[in-house]
Amino acid sequence: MGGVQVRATLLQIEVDPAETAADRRRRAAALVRAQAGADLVVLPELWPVGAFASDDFAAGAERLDGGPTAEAMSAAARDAGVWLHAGSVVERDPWPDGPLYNTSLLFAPDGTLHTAYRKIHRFGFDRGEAVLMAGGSRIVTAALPQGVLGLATCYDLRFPEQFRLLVDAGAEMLVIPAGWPARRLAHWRVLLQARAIENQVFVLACGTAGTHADVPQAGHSMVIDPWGAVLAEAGAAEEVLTVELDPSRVAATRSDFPVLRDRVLGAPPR
Ligand SMILES: NC(=O)CCC(=O)C(=O)O
Repeated sequence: MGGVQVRATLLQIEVDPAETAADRRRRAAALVRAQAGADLVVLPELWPVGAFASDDFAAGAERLDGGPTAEAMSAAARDAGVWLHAGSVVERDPWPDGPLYNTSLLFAPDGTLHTAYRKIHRFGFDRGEAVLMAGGSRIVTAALPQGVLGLATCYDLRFPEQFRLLVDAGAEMLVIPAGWPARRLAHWRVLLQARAIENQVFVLACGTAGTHADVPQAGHSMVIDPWGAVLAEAGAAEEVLTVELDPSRVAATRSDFPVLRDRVLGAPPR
């Protein structure tokens, strides 16, 4: 039996070093405003600077309270009247000389910052984000009227234990902004489907298009249902991907095929 439909739109924006962050912010804000009528709009990881543009992280760092991306996305969410997962920004906290974090921002339809999530797993091994940023330590969910979101970012995708904790915290839709490289597109697709299947959740994963810091981006933003079926998938170029999803599919899938009930290792007490 079908329930209320949720309209979700992923904005797979191109990150091009020839465009300034200010211009890209204006363009992203206009794209968000054009989505009035959607329930949830999602942007990718670190789209103001570029997820691999680590030389620009310090100069592009922002505060969550009054920073240029937070201000622009708050206004755009309010004008469109949508829940906006604004992807992530380079956050510096405390301002002006604290550590950097890769922080995702979720705005409510009235423009207030509802939830922030600091990426837990930092990518780069001994370089880039892994050495320039501090990691978050909190599992973050957000209860929306349309369902409970579980927040994770890009490289987190490779750590399934984080997603189990999100499911234990009630997540029904995983929202994963990313700046995933084209050369590992095959991993992206398999890992996203695996996270959806093993946790019986919707996955909404929004990547970037274009090439920055000499790293061609995969694009291929995806929306996957709790059975692992791909509901929508973008190509490699900039694209607006809209899908209608039925949140009641989470409970229905878990009841029809109750694998989560059979967990033995690390399962919460029943
Ligand atoms: N921005 C990232 O976290 C990139 C992750 C990545 O390239 C990978 O896991 O592969």
